Amino acid sequence: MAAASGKIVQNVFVSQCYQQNENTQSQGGRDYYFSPFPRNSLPSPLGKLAWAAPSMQLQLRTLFKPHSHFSIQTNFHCNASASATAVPYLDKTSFLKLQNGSDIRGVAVDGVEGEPVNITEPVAEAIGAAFAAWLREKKKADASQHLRVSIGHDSRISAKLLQNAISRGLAGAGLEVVQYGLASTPAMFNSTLTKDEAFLCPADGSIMITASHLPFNRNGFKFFTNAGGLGKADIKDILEQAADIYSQFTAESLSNSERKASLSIKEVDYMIVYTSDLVKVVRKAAGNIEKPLEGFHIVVDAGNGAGGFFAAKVLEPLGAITSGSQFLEPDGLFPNHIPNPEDKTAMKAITKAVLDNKSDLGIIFDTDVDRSAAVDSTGREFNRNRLIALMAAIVLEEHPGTTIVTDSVTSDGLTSFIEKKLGGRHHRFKRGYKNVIDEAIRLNSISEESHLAIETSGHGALKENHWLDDGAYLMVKTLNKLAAARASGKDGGSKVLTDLIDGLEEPAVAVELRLKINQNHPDLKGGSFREYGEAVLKQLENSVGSDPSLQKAPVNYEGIRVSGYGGWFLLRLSLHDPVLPLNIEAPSNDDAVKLGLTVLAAVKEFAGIDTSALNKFVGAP
Ligand SMILES: O=P(O)(O)OC[C@H]1O[C@H](O)[C@H](O)[C@@H](O)[C@@H]1O
Repeated sequence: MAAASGKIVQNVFVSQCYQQNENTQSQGGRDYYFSPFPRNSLPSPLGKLAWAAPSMQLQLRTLFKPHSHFSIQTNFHCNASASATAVPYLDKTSFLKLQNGSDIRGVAVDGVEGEPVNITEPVAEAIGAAFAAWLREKKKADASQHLRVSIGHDSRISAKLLQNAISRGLAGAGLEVVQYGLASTPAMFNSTLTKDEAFLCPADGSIMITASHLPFNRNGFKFFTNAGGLGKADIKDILEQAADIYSQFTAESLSNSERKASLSIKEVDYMIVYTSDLVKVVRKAAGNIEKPLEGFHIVVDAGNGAGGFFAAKVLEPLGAITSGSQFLEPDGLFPNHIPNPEDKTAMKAITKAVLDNKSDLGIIFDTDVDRSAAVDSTGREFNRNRLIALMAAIVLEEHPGTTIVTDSVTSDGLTSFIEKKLGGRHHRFKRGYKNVIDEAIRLNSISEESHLAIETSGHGALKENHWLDDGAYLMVKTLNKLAAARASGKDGGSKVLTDLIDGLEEPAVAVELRLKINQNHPDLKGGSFREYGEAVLKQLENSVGSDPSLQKAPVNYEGIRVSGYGGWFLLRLSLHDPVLPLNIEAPSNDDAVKLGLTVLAAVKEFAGIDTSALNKFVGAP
């Protein structure tokens, strides 16, 4: 990559939220009203010290109705700053509550009833400083050694404030900070691998500011080194350190960090590097043709997240026509649909775009582009089991016999497709993208070859791509197939992809019902929802054991998976929430109801479980 194309700006001032001198700003045809008021001008009865930094709070009032799944009021405060006049007391437990598996997630925008802000600017700054300490330890770097961290964000309205706050924490700890602005999660990991000083790469560590598909008021952080994404234990460690750092914040230290940060923060347009790498992969697969997708019409739906780049920076340089693409402009209020390929409305939107535009293929991403799905020219979706089948077919052509690791809610039809039709092995593991990726890495380490770890959620990671779950890279693999077919004279548009999943058996009925555990119910007797959920699962296991028409799955890594009535069900504990998700697949509605009734019989003895969704499904009162 030519050095000239790298945009590096030094000395970025990091205390402002957007443009503080403007009172209104028009974006995408709607108006936002910014009512800045200094954070240090209000009294602070609860906080232990006054916030002295001269930055602004941003109040955002919107004139349009955001997407209906968000139950919101009309006034939001960009970031954290409901309590921005002070740094309120926060104990270690409050920090640890921000852990969500291997990510940090919380509320960053005020204004949604019952959801107080818990990722404030000082919290983000403390997390930045804690990551700096963690990284020094990990890289065994002493204070004199130069470490560099890249930071990017998705389209959320709190992104810039959090980017600046976390940058202050890192820079205050003496690290070099490189801000990428709008970026994708996979690009951030990539920046730890790229070797190009013109773009200040490689980064020793990287941070993506995102809360994936969650509502607009949430935000969070994902962390990477060149060894991949940080795991649960690392996140806990960082949050514990952040709590200690936070407890030592003083007005003086916060304003010092702001001054120090303004000296050491740089900006780079790294997405140039990331997207040109994707373009190169497709060109190579087609035999080094400059425009291997010439004549293909491919529409992209970025759901107003960070994935809009894919149309102009990947597809168009490859020669594809992208007219009819939608929701490419970043808009952190996600007014059109949830940016989530698991969401039915989102899939309907991209399917409609494909059919309306008579295009060859549709591609849809989640907010931070680590997940994706596609739609063929007839409107058939490649998501969930079908996306896994498609990727398995592609990977097994390249690596015959390899093991495909998936999450636990995959179908029986997928297993027989992978094993009987494709000649691979299906290793159905647990839910959670990090779980499937780590399991694939573990299998390789014990000499079982695996090249693909993929979830029904649309997270998919390939060994050839450093085990990074990259929605854009998954789509590049499908583009390779289109381009290679065209290069070899076959011209059937997306049929080349549809044909790859020919023979995949699909159930007539497939449902997921999420049974909530009421954590405050007396039946929990003060115990945790996890213990309660485990007791429910045990009860179900016992009842299944005494029913001859049901068979427990011989190998199963989470929850209770049972076959019967020509189908199956899986009841398990959610990875994060006080919820027991129930997946049922069956050849008919009657069979699905029979499976549902089995679960209901066991679960209804537990008064702390909300079975209303299941009652409705089986037609019980
Ligand atoms: O266990 P659940 O509530 O279904 O959530 C499980 C999902 O949680 C997050 O969204 C992770 O990113 C996914 O990898 C995972 O599959």
